[in-house]
Amino acid sequence: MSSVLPRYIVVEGPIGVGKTTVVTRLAEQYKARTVLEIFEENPFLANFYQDQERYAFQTEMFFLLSRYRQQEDFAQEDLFGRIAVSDYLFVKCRLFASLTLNDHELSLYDRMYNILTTQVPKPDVVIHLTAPLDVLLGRIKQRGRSYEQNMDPAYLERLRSLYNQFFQHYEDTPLLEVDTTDIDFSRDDQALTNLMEMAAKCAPGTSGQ
Ligand SMILES: Nc1ncnc2c1ncn2[C@@H]1O[C@H](COP(=O)(O)OP(=O)(O)O)[C@@H](O)[C@H]1O
Ligand SMILES: Nc1nc2c(ncn2[C@H]2C[C@H](O)[C@@H](COP(=O)(O)O)O2)c(=O)[nH]1
Repeated sequence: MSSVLPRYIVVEGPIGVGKTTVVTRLAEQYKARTVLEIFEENPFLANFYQDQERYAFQTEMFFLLSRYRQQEDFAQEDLFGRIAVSDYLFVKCRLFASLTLNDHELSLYDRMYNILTTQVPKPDVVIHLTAPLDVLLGRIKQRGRSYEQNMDPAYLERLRSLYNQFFQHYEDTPLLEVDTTDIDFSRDDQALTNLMEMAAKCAPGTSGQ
């Protein structure tokens, strides 16, 4: 590939759309380092899916602080080395919080979020992956994490439309929107190469490799 590659790429989108798959495959193909969210460490997540009202605040605070910590470490690494690819934008924390917290919890949460968000590195380009609800539900089922199997489709649909609305008004970085319904990045090498080329075109001015 001859075009100039972005140095820091973030892949975002709703649960099950294929973020981690794309990030892992890009990392293999371009020898990139990854910044992958560590949701397994969140001790509240399984309970959250059982009783959202009771466990939402702990769940969101845990995600917020652990992502902040991870971003802090990432910012201290050498950004001029390998390409970096991440499966989340920091604002993901706030999107979920707006969906799951009540007004009192959200106003307390925001006091912390507004302090932390200023310190987070900005990507060269964001890839927003999309898919219809039935495709997301199918992929979540196929992935087979036990605590996600009874996820309320209405919750996933609210999250999906929140991401769509958010990216409609997003101007912080160049943005590439990709409908993944009929593209399987886990198998299709050419689709992955095309994705990187489109990302590179979206993010002019980043240094070459
Ligand atoms: N484009 C795709 N087409 C078909 N299946 C996919 C696609 N992307 C991911 N998958 C599968 O869907 C499931 C969810 O993918 P994953 O990358 O874990 O999503 P996310 O990180 O967005 O939650 C996995 O089982 C994965 O193998
Ligand atoms: N309530 C929240 N749940 C979150 C958040 N970030 C991730 N998650 C959940 C959703 C999935 O069950 C799992 C992994 O997320 P993927 O999008 O990578 O599938 O963790 C959050 O901030 N709040």
